[in-house]
Amino acid sequence: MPSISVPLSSEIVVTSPTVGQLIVFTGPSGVGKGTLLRQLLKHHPDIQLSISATTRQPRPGEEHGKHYYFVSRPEFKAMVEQNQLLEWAEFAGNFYGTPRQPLEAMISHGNVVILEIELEGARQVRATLPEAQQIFVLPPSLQELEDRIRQRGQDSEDAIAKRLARANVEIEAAEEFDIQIVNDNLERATRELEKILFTPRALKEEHPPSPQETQLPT
Ligand SMILES: Nc1ncnc2c1ncn2[C@@H]1O[C@H](COP(=O)(O)OP(=O)(O)OP(=O)(O)O)[C@@H](O)[C@H]1O
Ligand SMILES: Nc1nc2c(ncn2[C@@H]2O[C@H](COP(=O)(O)O)[C@@H](O)[C@H]2O)c(=O)[nH]1
Repeated sequence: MPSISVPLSSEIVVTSPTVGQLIVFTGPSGVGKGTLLRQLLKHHPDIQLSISATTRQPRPGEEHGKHYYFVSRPEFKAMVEQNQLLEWAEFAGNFYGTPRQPLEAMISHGNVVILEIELEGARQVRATLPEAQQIFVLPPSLQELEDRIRQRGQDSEDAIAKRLARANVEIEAAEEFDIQIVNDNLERATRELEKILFTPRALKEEHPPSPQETQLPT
């Protein structure tokens, strides 16, 4: 386990996550998963993000090997057939998957690793690695989710429609996850995420979040 220095929250002082080395971070497209993780990594650069393979086209600014491994459909199919992916799923018309080997290497080196993946992949990881901690990020409302996807300005109308349709299904599954975070205010939600990762599990169970914190959006 790496030594990771003190988090933002003034109430909690610990030196490393105590809840396991693999963290699955899920939630509907546009809810702010990537944004939250970028905030988290500013304070905890030792935490590793798994780099997924995808058949989606790169967005402006996205780099092969940094944001994703951008592969063709035949290449993705070969990865699946060769059992190179820990999990994979089709999402909004493209395929996404977690390369197994780099993940295993990061974990064997004692790193804390986060998978930012959609619902079906998260379910696959839960089945194969039930010890992984599973976190679901909720939007404050469906309207805010749509506003965020549109404001990001990266997706076609067709892609937005597919992502929003899928969001309804994903949000209904939020309670399958160990923990739900509402990404309302970015700073507050980042602090909450940090607290979850750096608080001993027993303490969380003694002090579950209030119903208001976990309320599903309408
Ligand atoms: N708390 C917040 N308040 C307002 N806007 C936010 C907040 N968090 C993220 N955003 C904005 O919402 C948009 C979507 O965020 P982001 O790309 O991080 O979502 P995502 O969940 O990673 O999406 P995807 O799953 O499609 O990759 C971005 O424009 C981001 O700046
Ligand atoms: N099952 C998996 N889902 C993944 C993986 N990498 C990313 N994702 C999820 O896909 C959607 C869309 O991502 P985008 O970058 O096209 O907006 C989003 O929910 C990601 O979390 C993966 O390896 N496996």
